[in-house]
Amino acid sequence: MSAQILDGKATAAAIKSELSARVEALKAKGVQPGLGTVLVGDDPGSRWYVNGKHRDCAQVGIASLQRELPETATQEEIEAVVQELNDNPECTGYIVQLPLPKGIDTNRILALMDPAKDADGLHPMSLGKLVLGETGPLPCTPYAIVELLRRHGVQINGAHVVVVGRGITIGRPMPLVLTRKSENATVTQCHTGTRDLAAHLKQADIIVAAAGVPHLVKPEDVKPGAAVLDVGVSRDENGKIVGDVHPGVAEVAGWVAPNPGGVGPMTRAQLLVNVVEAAERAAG
Ligand SMILES: Nc1nc2c(c(=O)[nH]1)N[C@@H](CN(C=O)c1ccc(C(=O)N[C@@H](CCC(=O)O)C(=O)O)cc1)CN2
Repeated sequence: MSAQILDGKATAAAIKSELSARVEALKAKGVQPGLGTVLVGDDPGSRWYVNGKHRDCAQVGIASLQRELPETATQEEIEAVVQELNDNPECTGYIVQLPLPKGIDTNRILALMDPAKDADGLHPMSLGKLVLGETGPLPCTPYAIVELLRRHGVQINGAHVVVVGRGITIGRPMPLVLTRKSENATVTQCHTGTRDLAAHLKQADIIVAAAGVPHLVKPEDVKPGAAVLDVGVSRDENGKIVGDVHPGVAEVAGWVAPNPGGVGPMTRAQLLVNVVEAAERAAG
C-alpha cells in the first residue's frame, strides 16, 4: 500500500485564493499590504525562494519591495537596509532571507527588525510571544506543517510527533507550535546528536524530518500509517533535491509530504498569511 500525498502545491494554491479575497477587503479599507525581502549574496537557492515569494505576492495583490546586497556586504550595510524597511510605510512586513553569509551576526540583524513588521516570526519578540502563548506571527515552516496536516485531516491533537532537527526556521520553533493548546500534540525533539534515533522514530504518529541529512528516515524506522513530512534539503551532484526521507517510506507511511512539492510551497503561502494577518491587525 502506498501513502496518501500531503500535496503542498495544491494546498498552497487554495490558501492563496483565500488570501486574494482578504487582500481585496483590506484594499477596500485603504490598506495596501507590502512584503519586503532582504537578499544578501548570490546563493541560487535563496534567490529562487525570494523570487518565488514575490511571484506569490503578485498573485494575491500584495505589493513587493525587493532589496539585494552583494555577498561582500558588511553588517552595517545590511543593518542600514533593515532600518530603511523599518521606516518605509509601504512595507507592512518583511523578511531577511536566511542563511546570511558567513561572518554576519544573524541574531543581531533579526533583533534590529521592527517586530510589528516581522513577517517570518523569527524576531526574538515573536519567538518570545510563541513561548508565552501570545498572538503573533508564527515561523512560516512550522505554521505550514500544521496547516498542511490540518487541511488533509491528519489528527494532531493527542498525536506523538517526533521532530528531527534544531535549526532556527524549523526544528527549534516546531515543538513550540505543536504543543500549543490549539494543536495539543506531544513532541519529542531529536537531532543529529540523538542516540538511537530509530527507536524514537518508531514511536511517532507524525515525523517532521528537518535535519538536512539525506535519507536519514528509513522505511524500517516508520510506524505503519504514520504521517511523514520531509523538510530536509540536500543536493545531489546535479543540483537535484535529496530529502531527509528515504523514498521507500511511502510504502509504510499513511501520509507523506514529498520534497519537493510538500512543505516548501506551503512555507511560501504561510508567509503571505503572516503578511495579511499583520495588515488586518493593524487595520483594526
Ligand atoms: N527568512 C527565512 N529564510 C529561510 C526560510 C524561512 O522561512 N525564512 N526557509 C527556508 C527557505 N524557504 C523560504 O525562505 C523556502 C524553502 C523551500 C521552498 C520551496 O518551495 N521549495 C520547493 C523546491 C524548490 C527547489 O527545487 O529548490 C518545494 O519544496 O517544492 C520555499 C521556500 C530557508 N531560509
